[in-house]
Amino acid sequence: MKQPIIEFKNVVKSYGETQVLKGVDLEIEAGKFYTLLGPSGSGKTTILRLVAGFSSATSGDILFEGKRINDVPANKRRVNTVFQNYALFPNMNVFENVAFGMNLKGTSKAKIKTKVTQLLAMVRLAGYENRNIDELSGGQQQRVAIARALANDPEILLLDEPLSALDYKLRKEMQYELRELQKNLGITFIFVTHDQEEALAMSDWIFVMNEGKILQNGTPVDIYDEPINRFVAEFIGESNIVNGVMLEDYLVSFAGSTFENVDAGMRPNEQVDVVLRPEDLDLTTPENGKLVVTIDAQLFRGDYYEISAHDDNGNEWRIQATNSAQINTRQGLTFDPEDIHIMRFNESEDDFDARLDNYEEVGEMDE
Ligand SMILES: Nc1ncnc2c1ncn2[C@@H]1O[C@H](COP(=O)(O)OP(=O)(O)OP(=O)(O)O)[C@@H](O)[C@H]1O
Repeated sequence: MKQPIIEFKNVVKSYGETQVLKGVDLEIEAGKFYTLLGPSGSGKTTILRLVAGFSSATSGDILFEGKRINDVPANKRRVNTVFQNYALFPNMNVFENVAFGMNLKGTSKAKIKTKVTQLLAMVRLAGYENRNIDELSGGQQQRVAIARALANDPEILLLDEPLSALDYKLRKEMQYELRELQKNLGITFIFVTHDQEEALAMSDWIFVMNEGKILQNGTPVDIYDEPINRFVAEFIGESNIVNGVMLEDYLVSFAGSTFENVDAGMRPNEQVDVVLRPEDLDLTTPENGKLVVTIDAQLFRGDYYEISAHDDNGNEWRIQATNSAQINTRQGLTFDPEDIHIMRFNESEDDFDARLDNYEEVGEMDE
């Protein structure tokens, strides 16, 4: 890996007795789109504030390109923030808002004009220079806030739930726009959200947080396909999670039957959580199914049927099926060995990564 642009080493942040960050380690590479994803209160904003220099770590090191910046003040960091409420100046027009920082620094009038014009074009607001802030839609205000944050050429743009005030359609549009903007600018974005769909859609890399800790980090596909534990599996998309036992390598038992799978390296008869994603399940005849379930309910979702069912061991199953099923009928459930995801209890991220590496090597040898 290249020298990270930002590194946290065992960073703790406490308010009084309460630790809101409990020893966070993270590495951010330049030029990528990172997302901090987690429920309210998990510490996402606290991390952004530490990167920006708005608050200081209780212990641990924060590095910028390898140099410790714990004591570097916010205005000396090449970082800028877009806040949830945009924090625009209501008494200034669009041009003045974007020009604000450059005016403070005493940049020449001609340079400011060129820069503001360029930035407004970039966020698709050319021609809006003289508009008042209260004459703009939420999405347009958001774009002004982004243009203003980019005005002093930050190397890192921090975005704290910047889309949460927008309606669904505008939010989707802005997701595309932000992603494009990041690619075109080539600077590092650190984006905060509690919306897993948004995180999966936009990010190169996601940090999943809960209670002041990073539980897992990886690409959206890694995190979706191989959640490290029950919390991540439930937080990222819908999952079926049932109790199971790894009988031996590549053999797991759950819901009263035994199945071949692709996981190895656990203790014989180790208790585990088994995750099966609804979209990896399908229905067939009871004779052809790996498990037999009884259909409880069904919703038509446009491109699939969302079906609730239960098996004879009392496990509930959520299935995204291509065909509809009759309520109260018995149906077979099918899935592939590689769609069975095994989660150990309290596994550390390092052990989890080692196990996946091992599995990938075994997979390669088999081919
Ligand atoms: N100045 C403060 N004094 C005391 N506690 C604080 C302070 N700032 C934040 N906290 C606490 O730190 C924890 C983490 O807060 P943080 O804002 O980082 O969470 P978050 O994941 O960004 O949540 P949200 O999505 O709600 O913004 C919360 O429990 C919060 O109450």
